[in-house]
Amino acid sequence: MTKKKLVIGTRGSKLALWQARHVADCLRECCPEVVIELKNMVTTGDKILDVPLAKIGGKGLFTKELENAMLSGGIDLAVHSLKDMPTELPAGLILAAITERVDPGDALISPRYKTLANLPAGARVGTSSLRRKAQLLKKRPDLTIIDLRGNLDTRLRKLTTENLDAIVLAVAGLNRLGWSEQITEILSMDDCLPAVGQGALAIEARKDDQETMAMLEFLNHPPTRLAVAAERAFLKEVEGGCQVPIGVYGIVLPSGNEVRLKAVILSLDGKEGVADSITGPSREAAALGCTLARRMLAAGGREILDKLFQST
Ligand SMILES: NCc1[nH]cc(CCC(=O)O)c1CC(=O)O
Repeated sequence: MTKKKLVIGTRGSKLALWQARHVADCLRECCPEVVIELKNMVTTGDKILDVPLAKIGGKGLFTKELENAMLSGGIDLAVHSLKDMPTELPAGLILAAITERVDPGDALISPRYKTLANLPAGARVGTSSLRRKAQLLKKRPDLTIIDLRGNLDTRLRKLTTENLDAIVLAVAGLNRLGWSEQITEILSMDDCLPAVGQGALAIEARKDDQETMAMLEFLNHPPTRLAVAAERAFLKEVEGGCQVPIGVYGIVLPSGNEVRLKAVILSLDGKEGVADSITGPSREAAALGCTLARRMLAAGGREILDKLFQST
């Protein structure tokens, strides 16, 4: 049995719309007889634009309204950037598919200076992410980090209007919106590990909606799913409730049988930190994430995060 119609819920930002349209196109190609509809929705995260993300706290800022619509049957599925998804979903919902990850990295956009190494002392760099801030400061303690909120297009605009020397954004988002040529440097993974799930799309559906789930299965990319299972298990284990300055990157090794996970936990100023990695069997991906997190928390990560939570 397949449904005659699927309603996809999406946020209204350019990136969210691109992602939802992309999934809609894939579905139309795969099931031409099914009507695919998009429904625009506004989330709390879209409404509060003047407060740094790290200060709003609260989980699922960009997902809750979509999830409520799914639970009440107003939409059949929601498309999200996986990186915006909390590690625990509301009861009754699941990640029906995780798409193949594209470039997971972070990009520097600096029309004037081009690269991180080339930025002058004290340069003003915009980012709203504690993860990027801490890793940038670790490499370049002299930089002035400016909090930058808003959609991708707003942030790009602020590069000029706020007189910034550089901004850092996800490569995946820039590529999706056709803005790849703005990138002046892709940051090395040695300097900046990505956010959990960066570069992959998550398609959320109701657990009891077998028809929709079956129709979405073709979008699922098993190696990405394994890699992000390790990353999300890591995040779940360290999570203290608010946004934390951690970078994590998991890959399935070419053999297909092993997952490697690298991570950092940093203080906000980048001065203190723990870095580690782990490799193990793919079928234990989630357990590997957990083990690595516990090891890093015990090696000083816990102390760093406790200090951070006290100060915010
Ligand atoms: N937090 C916003 C957000 N959510 C997903 C992406 C980019 C796409 C992706 O990582 O998959 C972005 C923009 C950014 O961080 O620069």
